[in-house]
Amino acid sequence: MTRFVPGGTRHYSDGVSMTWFTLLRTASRPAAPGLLLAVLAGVGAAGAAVGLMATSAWLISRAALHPPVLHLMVAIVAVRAFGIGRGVFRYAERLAGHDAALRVLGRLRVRLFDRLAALAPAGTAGFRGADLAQRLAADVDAVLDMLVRVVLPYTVAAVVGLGSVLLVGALSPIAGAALAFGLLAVAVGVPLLQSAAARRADGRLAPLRGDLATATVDLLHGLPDLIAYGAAPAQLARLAEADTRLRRAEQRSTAAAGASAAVTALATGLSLIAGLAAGAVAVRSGALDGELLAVIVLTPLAVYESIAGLPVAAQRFAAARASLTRLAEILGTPDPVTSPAHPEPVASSTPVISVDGVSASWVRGRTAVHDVSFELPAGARVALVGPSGSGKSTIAALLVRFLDPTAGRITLDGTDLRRLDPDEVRRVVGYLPEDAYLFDTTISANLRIGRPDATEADLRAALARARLLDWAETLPDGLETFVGEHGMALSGGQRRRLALARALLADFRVLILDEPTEHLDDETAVALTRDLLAAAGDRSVLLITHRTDVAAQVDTVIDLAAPAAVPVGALSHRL
Ligand SMILES: Nc1ncnc2c1ncn2[C@@H]1O[C@H](COP(=O)(O)OP(=O)(O)OP(=O)(O)O)[C@@H](O)[C@H]1O
Repeated sequence: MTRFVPGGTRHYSDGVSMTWFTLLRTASRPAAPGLLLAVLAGVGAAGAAVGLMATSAWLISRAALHPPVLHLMVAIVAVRAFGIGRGVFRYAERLAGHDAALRVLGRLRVRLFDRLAALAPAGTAGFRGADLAQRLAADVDAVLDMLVRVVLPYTVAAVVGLGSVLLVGALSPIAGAALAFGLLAVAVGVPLLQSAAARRADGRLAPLRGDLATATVDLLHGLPDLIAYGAAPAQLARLAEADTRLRRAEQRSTAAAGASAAVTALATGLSLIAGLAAGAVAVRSGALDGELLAVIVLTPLAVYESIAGLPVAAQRFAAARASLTRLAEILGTPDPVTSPAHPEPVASSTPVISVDGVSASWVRGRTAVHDVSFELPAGARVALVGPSGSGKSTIAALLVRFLDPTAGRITLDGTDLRRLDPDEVRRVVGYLPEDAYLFDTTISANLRIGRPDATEADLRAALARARLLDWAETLPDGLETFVGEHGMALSGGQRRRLALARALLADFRVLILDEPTEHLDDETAVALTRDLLAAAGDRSVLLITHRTDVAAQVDTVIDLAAPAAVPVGALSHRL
């Protein structure tokens, strides 16, 4: 599916299975000029460091022979230029590299959130909440690691390494070969050895962090129940086990990094000794000018310094690749509902909704509703009743296109929902779920999610219709009172009514209310339903409820358990 990404001009093909590499490539493409600039600056910085070492080595050797100072002027100026250039280039590399990578990171975050918005709730059923948060918060930073700490140093090292081997090789082919061997050992051999030792550990760090986050959130959220049932020690043990697994993986990864640092130092030393021996033999045989011996011996030092971070980069690569794979899983999750390429327009008047022989499942192979048919005429009040688990909320999800039917069809004024844009459907059909989310902010801010441009009078009117205004006015801060995390500062009934007021404010033409009177006493429940149905005016209302006193107030009752339900105006019901 092609989706526009706010803040960028790229179009991505999300919803299609992808690898970490495809993800990195598509995400980095817009920042390619900045990354290229960073590579050039990096080559400049490392090249200046090598040039500084080579020229100063020659300058020291040459100066020891006391030549006229004029003969040294070019080298002296070159040493200064390389010295200053190294710092300037290094600064430019850091600036350009981080700027480009942070832009990629910002775009990727937006892309991931965009994807999650398209997937939720049916498409995210396969992910665990805390693990998903870990992917969005920590794994996404892997793109920065991958670009700044892996791709950039490796590219710079390849260019500078090749240049240095050619320079030293031109002076002494054997010394050049020794340098090439040492560089290959450090840049390729050591990372290979390291990945053989810690590949599993590095790749498992991100998933293990996800496990730990999930266990921690489970413990925090379920603490009162765990304590009440005496199950807290078992959950703590699960947390400790997740922590131990993560610590072991980190230890293995760190041990491999230490070993590879030692092997790097060894390979560097051996290659330097080989270069020194080759140079000394060449000077002795007269094939090499004596003052160039220092160049052969000291230049590789600067080269090795510039590639010293590669084993660590290789280690980061394994961890970053695992994190990017986890992000690719989110982006590659197929859409739970398909958006047509050319959606048909949705009328803004109250539509007739027909549910015709609909079956659906959240998880493949597990039917949630089977062969359900009914009609919701324009302006009708219909109650959907049935035992717990019979599929009432699933039907609501189908009506707002969180999910598509596996059989049958749902139409809006005769048009199949699948030919309409899901967002457009949700502009007309509103769903107030049983567990509507309240944000940790004020009453008014929670209400304005329903209609951002609502006036104070609109907010009060909506609260009054939900029978909450009298209570809100007794609060010292009125509508600016904070409701707490998940609305914890409110009672269960107040939470329901605030969510209801928000849905009323949004002014949907069709309102699906999932147990709106839950947590209310009988009298208030009946009164609220009466007010609600009156306030709905010419809009349609589908009331999901298990209360007979509430269901008695509507025109038609659709009972998902009893085919003999009262079908006033209903097409049919087969289950
Ligand atoms: N998000 C989901 N992911 C996976 N399965 C789901 C999801 N929501 C519902 N189901 C499954 O679909 C079936 C129908 O559930 P649904 O919530 O529609 O029933 P319900 O009649 O609304 O129940 P209740 O009255 O208890 O709210 C159940 O078997 C349930 O496990």
